[in-house]
Amino acid sequence: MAATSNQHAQLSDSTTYEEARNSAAAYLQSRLQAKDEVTDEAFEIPVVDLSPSFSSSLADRQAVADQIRKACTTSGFFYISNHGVPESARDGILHQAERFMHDLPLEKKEELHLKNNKFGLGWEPSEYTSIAGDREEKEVFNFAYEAALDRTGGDGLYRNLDGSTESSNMWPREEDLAGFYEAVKEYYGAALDLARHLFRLFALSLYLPETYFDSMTTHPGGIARLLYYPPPKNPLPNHLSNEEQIGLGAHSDYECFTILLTSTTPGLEILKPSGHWHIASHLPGAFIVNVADFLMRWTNGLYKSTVHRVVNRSSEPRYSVPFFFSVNYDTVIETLPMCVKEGEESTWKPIRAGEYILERLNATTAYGAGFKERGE
Ligand SMILES: O=C(O)CCC(=O)C(=O)O
Ligand SMILES: [Fe+2]
Repeated sequence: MAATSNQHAQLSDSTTYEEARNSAAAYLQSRLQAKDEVTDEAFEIPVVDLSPSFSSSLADRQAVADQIRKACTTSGFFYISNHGVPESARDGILHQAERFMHDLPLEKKEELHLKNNKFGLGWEPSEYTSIAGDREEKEVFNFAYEAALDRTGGDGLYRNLDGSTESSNMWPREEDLAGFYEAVKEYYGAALDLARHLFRLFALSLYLPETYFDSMTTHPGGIARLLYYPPPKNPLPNHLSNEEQIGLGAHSDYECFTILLTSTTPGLEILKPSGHWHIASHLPGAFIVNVADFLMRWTNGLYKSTVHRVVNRSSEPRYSVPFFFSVNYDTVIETLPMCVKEGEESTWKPIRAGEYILERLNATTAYGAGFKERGE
């Protein structure tokens, strides 16, 4: 049955932090090495129509899960259509991203600065964090799960990344940005429902009981970001590299999987097995979903947590809203026994979800010492 943290051996305090630091860096480097002898034949980002996944027939749901399995074992990315998140909620949050970036006065943003938050939540000005050492031209507003955003109401057990209980989100005041929280709530609630639905499909895709992950997502981690990538200051023709204006450096996502909403301006680039970049196109109405580190670790690498980055090569601004769906932060992520061959060991050690994410977030500040400690 579903594994929860209680069923696992205690981890020593440093196990997760060391794993997060060392294995993530090694993984990124191994992926980035050019491999020109490798072909990209199997690389595709399929569109998975989710309609049949809402059917009462298990066979229909399994058929969708099988498509997801194929995508996860090859590119690690897929689009989803007919996902049930209304257009009004999607347009609503993209509109709020635009308002936050352009209508909220700087002094109001400063009040929400993430240097005052232990978990990297709140506003980050351009170039403040860097995932891979680049100067990243992006402005961001980060927020995390809170029970008021969860249409189930949650189970009352949500804890921050470090296990603490005080409320950690920093919201703009209603009088400063009227309607902002309401629109976030409408989108987040729908995205969270979709994430829990998708997780059941992921379970089926691994031939696990459909409800395998349910008990791990009763108060789940779910950080989301509103991202703004300005157009390049010196736009270059498409065929030229424009790497001096990176929006977000090369990385894999930390959690189970990511549901990504974007405006029409492209910018997401996905690393192919050969080491070349695939520019993901915008598909109206669809989300992009990608496998992240926890699912890779659970499956001992069968599911690919594929490296990606963002470069805005257009003359238009780009907005996006990634939703990083995690399990309850106290869950220990330990490779599923069926994904390890007889007599072999998993590539990855067990880690505690919240600690792993916190360490990876901390590594994105200049000194890798945590947002709050960095100060200014
Ligand atoms: O903005 C995007 O399209 C992708 C963002 C992303 O990869 C991330 O925030 O991890
Ligand atoms: Fe990402």
